[in-house]
Amino acid sequence: MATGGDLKRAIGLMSGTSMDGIDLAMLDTDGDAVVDRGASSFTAFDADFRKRLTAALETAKAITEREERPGELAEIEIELTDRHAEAVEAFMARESLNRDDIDVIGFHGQTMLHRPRQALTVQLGLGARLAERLGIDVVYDLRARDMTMGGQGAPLVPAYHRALAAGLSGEWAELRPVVFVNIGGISNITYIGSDDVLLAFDSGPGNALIDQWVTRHAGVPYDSGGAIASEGRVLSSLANQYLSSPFFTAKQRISLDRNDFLPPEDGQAELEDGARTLAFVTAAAIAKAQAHLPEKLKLWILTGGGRHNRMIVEDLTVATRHSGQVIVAEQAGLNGDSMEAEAWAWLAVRSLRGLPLTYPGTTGVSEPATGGVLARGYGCKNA
Ligand SMILES: Nc1ncnc2c1ncn2[C@@H]1O[C@H](COP(=O)(O)OP(=O)(O)OP(=O)(O)O)[C@@H](O)[C@H]1O
Ligand SMILES: CC(=O)N[C@H]1[C@@H]2OC[C@@H](O2)[C@@H](O)[C@@H]1O[C@H](C)C(=O)O
Repeated sequence: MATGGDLKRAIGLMSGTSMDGIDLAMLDTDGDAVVDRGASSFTAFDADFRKRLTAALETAKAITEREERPGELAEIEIELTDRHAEAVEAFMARESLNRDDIDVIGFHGQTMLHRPRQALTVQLGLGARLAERLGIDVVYDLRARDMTMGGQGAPLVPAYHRALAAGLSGEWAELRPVVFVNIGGISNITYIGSDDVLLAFDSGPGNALIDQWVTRHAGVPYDSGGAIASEGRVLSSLANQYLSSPFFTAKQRISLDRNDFLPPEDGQAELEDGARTLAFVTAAAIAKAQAHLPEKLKLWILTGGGRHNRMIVEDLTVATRHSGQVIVAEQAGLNGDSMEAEAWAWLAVRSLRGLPLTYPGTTGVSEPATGGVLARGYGCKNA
């Protein structure tokens, strides 16, 4: 290990609800205030694997116990794990690292099913297989314990957002309250108040609907830059259909499953209008989150792939024009593509230290809760 004291060098692996591929990030951290961000990488899933993962989401609907792997799920879980191993191996070769340089890997896996009301969350990913192949300790299954203690099992990144906020410098350092908005497949927000209070919840659809819409109608995996949306107009009745969902009016926000919101039916919109309307819905849903926050915001930091869709960013900037400035993560010196993977590295170190991953204000868990399962890397220096 190149780090000293309580610092650990960790790699985080995130394959999120967009199912676009594997984000990887390296951190030197104590799992607390010290966060020294390192290199990162992205390994895209090919179109065929994305298709198989999408089909697997349907099969996964039959799961009632989290260990069940009906149909093709067992085979996909092995392949997914091996793809993560290959992503790590390629990264380590690129960065001239060997296994003794890495203390721990935080492994998210692929969410197949998330039903917080039933305390059921299923991430595909074999932590022990990954640890054995790489010869590095792996912390995985970080959501489940939170659920056994009354939490939603998501979102988990907020505690990391707070650690990043504490390290902001220059003009952003003093701006509170600040919100981090992660626009991934689903969007989630983290609020850090002027008194450092931490609140978080899923805010609604992110890119998953847009991705499904443009895949089906234009044969492309996502709306690059929001170019398709920029040619369309917002269909207000379609937008209202989404925005009148009980999800937004419920007293308690629940964490979302990828299938809680579905793309428009064929015939409800032309390609461009559909993409434009869905971008608007994503931004409007994020803006709605303000109603659940105790103080007026000073700063919005956008992270996740949706910050590249300029229609989402424009709509959000308009919708929040009276409540603070909207910036992308890079303007604050952060990396909006690797932030979730960084979080998984940080959370893995916290897990090793038995520190809380989630809080009553982030997942609704009954008390601050640690989590994660440790798989030892065969032959690793810690074994
Ligand atoms: N250049 C781009 N223009 C527009 N959208 C983009 C661009 N690049 C990525 N995206 C969108 O971002 C998505 C990936 O975002 P990200 O990696 O943050 O999601 P994720 O980690 O899978 O999701 P989650 O946070 O829900 O787990 C892609 O599926 C795509 O919709
Ligand atoms: C169950 C699950 O995988 N939830 C994801 C999903 O994608 C975004 C949002 O919904 C968030 O709640 C969570 O991921 C992020 C990384 C989190 O836990 O913070």
